[in-house]
Amino acid sequence: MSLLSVRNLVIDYARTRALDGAGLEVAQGESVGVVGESGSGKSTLGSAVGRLLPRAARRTEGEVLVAGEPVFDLPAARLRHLRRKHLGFVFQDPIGSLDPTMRVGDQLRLVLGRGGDVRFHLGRVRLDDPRVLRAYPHQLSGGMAQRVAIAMAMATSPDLLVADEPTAALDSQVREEVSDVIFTLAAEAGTSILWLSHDLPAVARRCDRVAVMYGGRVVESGPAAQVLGHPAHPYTAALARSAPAAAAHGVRLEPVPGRPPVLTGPSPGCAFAPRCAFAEDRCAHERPAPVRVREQDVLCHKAIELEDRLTAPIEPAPIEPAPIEPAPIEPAPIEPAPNTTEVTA
Ligand SMILES: Nc1ncnc2c1ncn2[C@@H]1O[C@H](COP(=O)(O)OP(=O)(O)OP(=O)(O)O)[C@@H](O)[C@H]1O
Ligand code: NI
Repeated sequence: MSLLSVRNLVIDYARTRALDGAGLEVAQGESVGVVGESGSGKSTLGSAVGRLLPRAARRTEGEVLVAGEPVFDLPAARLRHLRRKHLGFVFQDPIGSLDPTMRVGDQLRLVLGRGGDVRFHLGRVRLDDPRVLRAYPHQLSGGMAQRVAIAMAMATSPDLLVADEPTAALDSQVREEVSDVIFTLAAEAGTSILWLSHDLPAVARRCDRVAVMYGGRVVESGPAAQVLGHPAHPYTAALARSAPAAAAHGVRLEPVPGRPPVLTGPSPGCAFAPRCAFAEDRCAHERPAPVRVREQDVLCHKAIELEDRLTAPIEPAPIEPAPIEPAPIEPAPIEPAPNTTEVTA
């Protein structure tokens, strides 16, 4: 049985459909990277795991099971228990996720309860300076604050840690150290990780499996090396192709010309169709059903047909003879598109 099971999850904000039938399975002890452009629904999915969605959000369809427990249908007490003992969360803004009015040591003690060894837990996140205990969150660097947040999230050795871009706000050097801390602690505790990220190379290095989101659905999932090395969905292929350069410059991913959709209701077909080099008529009108390609689960009408044609980097090569002049390559925009503002980190 999966530790986490997300089934056909539909989440609506007032006018936006953030998840449009998302599905995902995470096994005990496994690390799963969730990737996709801004607005694809990663944070909404991550928050839904603990039913930590903003007030405006509504679960319209589907369910989330954590160790078999239906998160959206649990009585308050059971939900609290699940959050406290079985789930951990780490977010992008570490200082904001700590209580600004309380010393770090006191916050840790509150989480650990009586008998909890505060120094031990700080040591595990490689914070050995006792001054940290007396500090207020705003006196810490981003990297230190994130380590404190990790110590708190991992204190109970949860079954699942949801990490929503935990290193995105940190310097690149600190980023690796903080990622190391998370993955090492999780491996020791047998904790599964759901790692929401824009950083494809990092996900490829660290995660067992990858789930690629587009338009509020998981359009491809499978073993990391398979998904990123031999993508089965045209969107994954485009994303994988664009990743190294984009990630290196800290640019938000913009793999193919055009914008990701902002849905107001169910997508009538494949949400990627307008940007897809391989789209045909039905892609715009029929929602693709999941198909299995090699070790991947894919939502694409053309996945079987494209099986041997998609590689990373892809060549959506024209069948006609090569033109004399090289085709213009659309430059990736340096500025983020206007709809990339963080609504939730
Ligand atoms: N509190 C909110 N109120 C209204 N709409 C929201 C809210 N949070 C997210 N949305 C919308 O839901 C969709 C999914 O957003 P979400 O934050 O889950 O995506 P994301 O993949 O995490 O993006 P990013 O990479 O920018 O963090 C987007 O269209 C977003 O604008
Ligand atoms: Ni997000």
